Amino acid sequence: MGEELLSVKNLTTSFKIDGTYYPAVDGVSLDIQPNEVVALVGESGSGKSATAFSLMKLHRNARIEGQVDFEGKDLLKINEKKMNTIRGGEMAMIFQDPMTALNPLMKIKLQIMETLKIHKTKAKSERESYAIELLSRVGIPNPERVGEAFPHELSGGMRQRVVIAIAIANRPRLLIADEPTTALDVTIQAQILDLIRELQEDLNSGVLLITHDLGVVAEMADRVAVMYAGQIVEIAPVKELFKYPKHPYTRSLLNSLPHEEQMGSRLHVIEGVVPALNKMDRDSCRFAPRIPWIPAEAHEHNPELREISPEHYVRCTCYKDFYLKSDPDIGLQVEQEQMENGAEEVKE
Ligand SMILES: Nc1ncnc2c1ncn2[C@@H]1O[C@H](COP(=O)(O)OP(=O)(O)OP(=O)(O)O)[C@@H](O)[C@H]1O
Repeated sequence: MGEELLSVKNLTTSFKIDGTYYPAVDGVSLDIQPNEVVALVGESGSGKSATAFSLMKLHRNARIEGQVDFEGKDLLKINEKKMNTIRGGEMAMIFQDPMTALNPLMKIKLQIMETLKIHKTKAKSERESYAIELLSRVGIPNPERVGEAFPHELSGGMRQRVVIAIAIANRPRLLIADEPTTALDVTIQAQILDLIRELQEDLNSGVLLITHDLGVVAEMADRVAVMYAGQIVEIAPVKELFKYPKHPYTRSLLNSLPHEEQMGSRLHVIEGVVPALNKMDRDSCRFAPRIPWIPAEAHEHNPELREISPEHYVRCTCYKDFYLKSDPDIGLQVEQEQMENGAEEVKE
């Protein structure tokens, strides 16, 4: 691998519940290279946003441990003053809901000029024209007029473009996009994703793209990290992951996508939910309770991420025994084998 832009090691972010800290991000290690888009995927509650917020040091009441090396600095060791210069500068974030990221009482143009001022990116005399240029760059028609507007006067898609303009204003080396298109219509989604990709290539920056949408991942990512119950359970280059998914969770997620050949049949549903932080068995395979048809012996104790082919890492050996319950042929075959094995045991 080349020179890392971001290198996260054993990141553990814990929240207090009834007086005890429980990790929501549990030993996450992840690298991002310049010009690379890494997608972080997983269901709601798997710890994606908690990871992003930890990288940006935006949590108020969390205990954060591990190492977050960004361009040679461990962000977990630097003070808040220094972090303020990095946040919104070399490292920027696009949030899920543009309305919460914007100041409702401030004109758009002034909000962009403010970030240019804080990070000393442009001289005072240049800030206004550069703010308008940025609005035009993110595809906002009539940028002078939009610059004079307040956030509530714009559509959701336009607001997200403004948020992106603010995020790229200081030419960040790393962009963290947390579900950047969830709040938008499908047609606008594609435009916003194209825009992020275009700007990322232009700035040669790394992107951590958080999403639960595997269609977006296929479109955008170079590598994919699949997260479940606070841990990365599989990480691989995007083509490899879609072609040879291994972890039962990854395979279940991929199988819940509509395929042409499944037209008319029911989609696979992953039964159950991600366990609550204080109700989780942390010593075994965390996905085991959701695939009860796989024998307990198939799971490892304290499974670790293991490289199974170049750049492809999987946690827990249970992937070797896993079959999708919705795959009746394999299911029947395995059931048959289990019955035969059971019958032999009885015979002995
Ligand atoms: N501030 C907090 N205090 C306590 N628990 C929290 C806090 N933030 C997140 N959690 C818990 O941490 C776990 C991970 O949440 P997180 O929001 O990171 O998941 P996510 O994968 O980003 O989900 P979503 O897609 O819904 O945003 C969940 O169990 C959540 O309830």
